[in-house]
Amino acid sequence: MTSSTGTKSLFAAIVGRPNVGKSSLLNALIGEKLAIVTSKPQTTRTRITGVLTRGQTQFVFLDTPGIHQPRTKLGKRMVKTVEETVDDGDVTLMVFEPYGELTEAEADLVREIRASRTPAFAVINKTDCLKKDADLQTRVQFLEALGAFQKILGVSAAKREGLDALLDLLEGCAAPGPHYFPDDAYTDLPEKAIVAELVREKLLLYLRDELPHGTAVSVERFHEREDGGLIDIEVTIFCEKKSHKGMVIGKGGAMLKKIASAARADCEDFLGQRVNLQCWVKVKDDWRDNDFYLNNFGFRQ
Ligand SMILES: Nc1nc2c(ncn2[C@@H]2O[C@H](COP(=O)(O)OP(=O)(O)OP(=O)(O)O)[C@@H](O)[C@H]2O)c(=O)[nH]1
Repeated sequence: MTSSTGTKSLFAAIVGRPNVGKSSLLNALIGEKLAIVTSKPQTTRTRITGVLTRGQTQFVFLDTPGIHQPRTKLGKRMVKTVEETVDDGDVTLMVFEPYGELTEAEADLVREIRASRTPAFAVINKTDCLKKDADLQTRVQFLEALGAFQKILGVSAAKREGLDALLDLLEGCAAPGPHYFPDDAYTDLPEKAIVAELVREKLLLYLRDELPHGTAVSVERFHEREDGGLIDIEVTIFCEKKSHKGMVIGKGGAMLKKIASAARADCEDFLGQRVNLQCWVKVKDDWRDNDFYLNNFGFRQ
């Protein structure tokens, strides 16, 4: 904890339905590839903390899984994580698409925000996709009518537009107090957890349909060689069915090789060192509905 006079800090929970761009917004705000981003909904499974220190103010962002109607125990834990994160934050940022009706899960969350004492802002993301400028105002009016948000603003996480205005707004809510992380930190996640997420991102990118949602990644070994030149990492990819294991490995091991080599490149970028990455695939039947495995993989109860 850094304590000095004049410092301020703020915890902001980023919530919203799957695929609205919460992780993209977090990455754009802190300027690092921290939360994995894919075009598939429900990419983020746990809460991810991103840290940004700007001048005297430290912003701590809590990214969350997309809110949805859960079908598995994993899904239920994901939704619970969102509710807890809203309670933990000083401010809630609820992210919306620029068009479309609210989903049932979104409407429920808006109701919770309205009832909670935590101030909330609505962030309309993907403004680069607006068909005409006036559509932003229409969306602002639609969200204003919900009566839950103190302020509504548009951003494009992809084009990094509107972010300074969002940070200025948040700065106004920051309370005098110490910084909770070193000023050059950008996350509280351990390196191993980020490596596991980078591998999972590749599963989401290369495997089709529902299959990647039934996978979990666990880093079994993370060892930096003494000469400092290389990090040996061993990762196990767990799938729910034997047939899925075959698909992850692919013909002659081709798919696993593609996943591992793309993940290795990202790990090297992130760790700033050469990486020797070994990936293994194992089957754990229906782990998403098994409390023992969920605890083992580190999903919050
Ligand atoms: N055009 C456009 N696309 C965006 C923007 N922000 C995010 N996206 C895309 O939207 C998709 C979802 O982005 P994510 O950041 O993974 O969304 P998320 O809300 O974290 O998703 P979950 O983890 O499923 O809850 C990706 O394909 C992004 O590239 C934006 O500002 N503009």
